Amino acid sequence: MAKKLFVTGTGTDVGKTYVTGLILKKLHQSGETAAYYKAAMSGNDRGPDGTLYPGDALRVKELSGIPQPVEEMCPYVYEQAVSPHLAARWEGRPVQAEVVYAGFARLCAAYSWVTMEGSGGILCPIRLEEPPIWLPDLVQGLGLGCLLVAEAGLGTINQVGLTAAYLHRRGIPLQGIVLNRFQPGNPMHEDNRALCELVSGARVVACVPEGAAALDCTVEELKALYG
Ligand SMILES: Nc1ncnc2c1ncn2[C@@H]1O[C@H](COP(=O)(O)OP(=O)(O)OP(=O)(O)O)[C@@H](O)[C@H]1O
Ligand SMILES: C[C@H](N)[C@H](N)CCCCCC(=O)O
Ligand SMILES: [Mg+2]
Repeated sequence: MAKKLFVTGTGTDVGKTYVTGLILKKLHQSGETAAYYKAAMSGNDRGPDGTLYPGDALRVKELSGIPQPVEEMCPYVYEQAVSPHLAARWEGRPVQAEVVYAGFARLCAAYSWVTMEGSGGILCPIRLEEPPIWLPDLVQGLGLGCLLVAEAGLGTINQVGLTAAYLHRRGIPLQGIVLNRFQPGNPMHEDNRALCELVSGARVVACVPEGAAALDCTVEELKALYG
């Protein structure tokens, strides 16, 4: 039975992909079979022949060294750098929940540790046409708990507190927090660490400096986040 985790963020560009890459690197280096998944990826580049490349999936592979084929990593890849619901509408390829669930189930049958990254923050629209799908619907449908990635700097207390409150309202377990772009010794970043724990009730499991090649926690601490 695979262990599963959803990686959300306080918003887009906070470092979900970067942190997920480092998580999978630690799992992979400890000899575990680890897989990456993202339901809907918008904002991707085309190659000279028109092929659309799934940017986050390629980045996770590069950061972690996992051998998982990129074709398994994301059922819906869009070019436009807008919310997935809008990219899907513009590109004429609406997300179907059953396709997302089937891709995830295949990974759970083949790997021991399956990590799914969100798009944007937790309140992200995936499809607004009938039947509408919001990201937390998929997280709940898959029965996942989540790890929250946040920036270490100014503004994070409010963002972490609001995200934690929303997750609580939706009944989605918050298993831990990772502070990204953390500056060790910066008194505000150190204080934010304590305040994020206070406003969320969850533990900060790792603090990731700019350019970090590894997480400052053990693989056992990471495994404890999965359910
Ligand atoms: N700790 C870090 N050190 C160096 N670069 C980082 C770090 N964290 C994030 N980045 C870079 O910042 C950019 C945004 O990060 P990332 O792609 O991980 O965000 P995201 O939350 O996954 O965004 P999205 O919502 O698009 O999935 C990327 O270019 C990434 O490589
Ligand atoms: C294109 C971008 N990098 C992300 N992949 C999608 C972010 C969706 C954010 C939606 C929102 O909260 O406004
Ligand atoms: Mg990402």
